[in-house]
Amino acid sequence: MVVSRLTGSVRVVGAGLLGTSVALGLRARGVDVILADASPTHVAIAIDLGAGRAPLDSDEPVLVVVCVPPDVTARVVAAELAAFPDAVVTDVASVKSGILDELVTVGADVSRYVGSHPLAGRERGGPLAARADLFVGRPWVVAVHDGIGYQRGSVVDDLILDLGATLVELTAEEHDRGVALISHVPQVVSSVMARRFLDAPNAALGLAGQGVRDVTRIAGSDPDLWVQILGANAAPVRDILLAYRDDLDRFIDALADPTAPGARKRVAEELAGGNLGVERLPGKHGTDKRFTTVIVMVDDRPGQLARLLAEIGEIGVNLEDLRLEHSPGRQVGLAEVQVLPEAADRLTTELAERGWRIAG
Ligand SMILES: NC(=O)c1ccc[n+]([C@@H]2O[C@H](COP(=O)([O-])OP(=O)(O)OC[C@H]3O[C@@H](n4cnc5c(N)ncnc54)[C@H](O)[C@@H]3O)[C@@H](O)[C@H]2O)c1
Ligand SMILES: O=C(O)C(=O)C[C@]1(C(=O)O)C=C[C@@H](O)C=C1
Repeated sequence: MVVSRLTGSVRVVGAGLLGTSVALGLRARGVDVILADASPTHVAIAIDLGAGRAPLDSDEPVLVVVCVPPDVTARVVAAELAAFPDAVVTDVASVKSGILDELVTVGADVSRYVGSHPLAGRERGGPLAARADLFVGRPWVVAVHDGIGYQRGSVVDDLILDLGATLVELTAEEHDRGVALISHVPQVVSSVMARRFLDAPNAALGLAGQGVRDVTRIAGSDPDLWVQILGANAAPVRDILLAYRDDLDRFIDALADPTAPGARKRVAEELAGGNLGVERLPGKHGTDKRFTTVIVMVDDRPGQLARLLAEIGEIGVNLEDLRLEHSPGRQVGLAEVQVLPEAADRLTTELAERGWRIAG
């Protein structure tokens, strides 16, 4: 059994995507996990998945992790602080300032509360979407505040490190401004873009490749959750959207007469600005990019992908990640296989020798 930093039981309230993922990750380290949820079905599914056990009257958790929708988070945190007077309580809600303010207003014991937020998730909710490795390598913000000391709060650091995430300390305000830019506005832009597809001809949609899928994956997110997130972080999100409107206006102006003197330069400058921006994202074209991508063409026939994965195993190369690009009606899919840079050349050569077509 893998050793954990955490000692003692951890109670997870909210056995949806986030809660069940936290619970599965902790169970993999041998931690005793107690599961609670307003939905008995979600608790039952999470228990069936091996994410933990039902609560007992004798439970004395060292840590409570509240993983419920943002609009009920403060209320649930306050109830957990009251029910477990020796436990530290954290939550994982996507917006932080309002929750701390609400807890202070209702007089909750914030000397045992520190909010947090893993920057990891999926567009689907519920326990069945959970993954034990959801947080591995992802940033996890601890929203530090003056009401709790470092030693008391260190059990939350242990949780984050046990789940393989990277701890980042920010104030609640710094966090909320940051996620407006890197999470909340991208959600709005993705939704607005995908909305354009509603009245598009099928023939146009059939041309969809990976670019549009990258930009619109999160358009499939849960509107109930995002109404709450955007409402709770409205001011910073709005500021960025106003700047974004100016960006779009410059593009629109430049394209009004694309052959006019200077118009091409203006369009090129806008695009070059995007090149520079994306290079600033850690792990994207930057110096800490960890894996090399080998793109393999896979015939759209039963068993081909399984054969590819089996042969990569036979070659003895570890598959770090896999992404599939496949459009309905096409005869070939592209498997983007991520491997350690030092293994990429050998994998490419040996796959080609075995008859696979390498697309990049
Ligand atoms: N979805 C993401 O990608 C993501 C990523 C990071 C953080 N978060 C945050 O995590 C939290 C949970 O999101 P999720 O995606 O896991 O949602 P989810 O819908 O998958 O799970 C929420 C769970 O909370 C339960 N619940 C609702 N009200 C409750 C209450 N009053 N008491 C007890 N249980 C209650 C629901 O039954 C459900 O099982 C949210 O605050 C969200 O902002 C989400
Ligand atoms: O990758 C996704 O599907 C997500 O929705 C993850 C994402 C994000 O924007 O990074 C979304 C909201 C959460 O608060 C944290 C993570």
